[in-house]
Amino acid sequence: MMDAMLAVVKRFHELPNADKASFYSDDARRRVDPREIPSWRDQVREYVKYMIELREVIRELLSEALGLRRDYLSSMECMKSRSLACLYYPKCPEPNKTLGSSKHSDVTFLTLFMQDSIGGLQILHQDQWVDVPPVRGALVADIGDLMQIIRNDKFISVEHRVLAQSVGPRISAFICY
Ligand SMILES: O=C(O)CCC(=O)C(=O)O
Ligand SMILES: [Fe+2]
Repeated sequence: MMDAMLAVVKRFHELPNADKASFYSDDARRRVDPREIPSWRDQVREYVKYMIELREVIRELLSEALGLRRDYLSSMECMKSRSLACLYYPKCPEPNKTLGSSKHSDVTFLTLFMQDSIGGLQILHQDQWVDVPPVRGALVADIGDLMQIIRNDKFISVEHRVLAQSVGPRISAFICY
């Protein structure tokens, strides 16, 4: 399922510009509904279905980790809304002069990432950049700023970045709650 999802993301980004033009916008708030892209529908529906199941499990685990009732985070409607990002990083001729994505933390409760086999995702841990190596079939769960704020720093939102690379393209997709 994850390989199929990454494959549709790659295929979409590699369509001729004319085929993608109707999805472009200067408005950063513009969202594309996956139903607008017929070739995506099945894979995206399947992927989102699993990500929602996983959200339920993670929400319970995080509630328990906080010493609270299992349904605590769901009852406060934490992680209710979601958005999906499907990214394509072209290969870079001079990777040491730039970054794929600069240092940031996510303004979310939780982000569930998947990346292809190219790698490049890093997290900042004790002032050191640490690789998050791609593991086929594995997702990365990242606590975001909102979760850190509502739990008074019991969970910490992790700063991360993506290196630019001379191999590529690199494909990643993530769902944010
Ligand atoms: O592409 C990735 O693996 C991560 C991208 C990212 O962290 C972001 O866009 O917030
Ligand atoms: Fe991020």
